Amino acid sequence: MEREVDVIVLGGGPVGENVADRTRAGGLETVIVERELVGGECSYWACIPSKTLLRSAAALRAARRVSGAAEAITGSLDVAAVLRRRDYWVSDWTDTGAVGWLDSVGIELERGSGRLDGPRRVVVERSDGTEVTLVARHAVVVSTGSDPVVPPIPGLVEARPWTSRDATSAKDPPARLAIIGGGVVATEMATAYAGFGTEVTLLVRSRLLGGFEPFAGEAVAAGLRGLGASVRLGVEPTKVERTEQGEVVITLDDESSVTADEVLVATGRTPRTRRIGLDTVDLEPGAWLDVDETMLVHGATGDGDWLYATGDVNHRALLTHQGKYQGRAAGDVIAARAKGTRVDASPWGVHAATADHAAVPQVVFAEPECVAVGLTEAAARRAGIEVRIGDVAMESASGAGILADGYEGRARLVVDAGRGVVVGATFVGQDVAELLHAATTAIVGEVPVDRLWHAVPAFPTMSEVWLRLLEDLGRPEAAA
Ligand SMILES: Cc1cc2nc3c(=O)[nH]c(=O)nc-3n(C[C@H](O)[C@H](O)[C@H](O)COP(=O)(O)OP(=O)(O)OC[C@H]3O[C@@H](n4cnc5c(N)ncnc54)[C@H](O)[C@@H]3O)c2cc1C
Ligand SMILES: NC(=O)c1ccc[n+]([C@@H]2O[C@H](COP(=O)([O-])OP(=O)(O)OC[C@H]3O[C@@H](n4cnc5c(N)ncnc54)[C@H](O)[C@@H]3O)[C@@H](O)[C@H]2O)c1
Repeated sequence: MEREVDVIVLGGGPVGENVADRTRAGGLETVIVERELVGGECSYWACIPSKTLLRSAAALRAARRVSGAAEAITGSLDVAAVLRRRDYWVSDWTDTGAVGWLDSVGIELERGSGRLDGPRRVVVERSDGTEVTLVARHAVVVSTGSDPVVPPIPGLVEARPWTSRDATSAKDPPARLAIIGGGVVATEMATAYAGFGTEVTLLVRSRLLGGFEPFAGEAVAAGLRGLGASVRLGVEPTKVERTEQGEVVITLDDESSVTADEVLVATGRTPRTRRIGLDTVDLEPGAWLDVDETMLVHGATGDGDWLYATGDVNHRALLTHQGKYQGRAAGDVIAARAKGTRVDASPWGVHAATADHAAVPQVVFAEPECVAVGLTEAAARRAGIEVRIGDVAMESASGAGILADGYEGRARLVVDAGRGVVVGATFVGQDVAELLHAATTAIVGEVPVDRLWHAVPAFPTMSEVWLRLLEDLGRPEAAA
């Protein structure tokens, strides 16, 4: 069977859903092809379950840090209740709600595995074994996401390691968990499982949270140790073995070994592009999809602008919110190109995902929270920017001390001295996540640092750290 539609979105994760929402809002008949659950990795095995697994212990720690509330705590974390709350938030791994939303806005769902079959053509193998070929009048958008990388460490695959899916969907925390990697998944899952009382060992080849300011990783190493986790920096596994007793033994390059009940591999992602027919349009199977600012894939065969890639699969920023932002730009540009209306792909134009380069916000929900947007000091210097740094302790804001007794944290602003604007910000400490958006707004809006002195943070909130940062940078002189 073969049928024509306006737009085919391959992959119904959070990003594919957003693309489809914009193309159908633009009046285009849109079909999402999804082989598992509408909502994708984020909803069922990534963002949502990981954050719900983290939240209860974080709330308990927060209460313990406030004298008066701490005395009221008489019990410990109810792990079974945490897992039940996680199950609720992932809808017990069913997508009835998400499918209901597709129906309500008029997006069609084709349930099955899709692959390209030449320009504009997608073959869908349905779960019942039948096949349908969809032909796109205007566009095909690949939003198939990414899979975890399992590095070629001898014995690792045979030892049946956990990946992020196992860690976020576990029914019963293991007594001992070793984690290979020092990035976002590793630090968040170490925080979650240490909170459950699991004996966590983190095996990190360099430092924690490599893409962040160095003080972020240092704070998380200290925070995790404070939760009882062992953080081993500068080690690499050389061999992994699952014993007959079911334990996992990980041998390290310093000849020591770690024994655990499970080992979680958290060493980055690989694109889900191996079996989606990229070879039929002259692209390389298994590669990240290289796109322009409107998410149009470079180098695909076929007439006209027809192949787009959004979300993890284009490797611009492996984050749900950033992929959804790309999805809005791509969906709108597809509709504009279909109708022949004006396309604005200039920097910060409605159809360009400019923020992917300038202002990608990220919140790491570890102990403590680490949040950042834009450039680190080192990245700004590498980019040739003349840098001024504002650096203060979070507790310099009275709001921090009121939030938690003995509050400790740190904040940094990276300023482009030439342009007089903020190009990067990092905050580390309890409950700093909500501070981030002000920094994102300052960067995207290119608000002059001198003008920020007129953005008065309320007393006594944590936002007063902005004032402390400005004071550290120095009060401006009156204009001549
Ligand atoms: C443990 C963990 C925690 C995370 N936490 C956060 C967080 O807190 N905040 C954040 O912003 N990001 C977080 N991320 C990253 C986030 O999950 C991803 O950036 C996001 O899921 C990407 O969305 P996507 O739609 O591109 O891909 P996905 O969510 O992976 O969705 C892709 C969809 O495509 C479908 N698909 C693939 N191939 C085919 C095919 N051939 N045919 C049909 N369907 C197909 C898949 O079944 C899937 O539903 C986390 C990641 C992990 C691993
Ligand atoms: N809160 C959030 O925003 C959030 C949470 C989780 C994941 N994510 C996203 O998901 C993506 C995947 O996360 P991740 O933690 O898997 O990747 P990552 O890139 O953040 O970290 C990978 C880590 O693995 C290490 N590593 C890589 N290869 C290795 C090897 N062979 N041996 C030992 N260590 C090795 C790296 O040094 C690094 O510490 C990230 O891009 C992240 O942005 C976001």
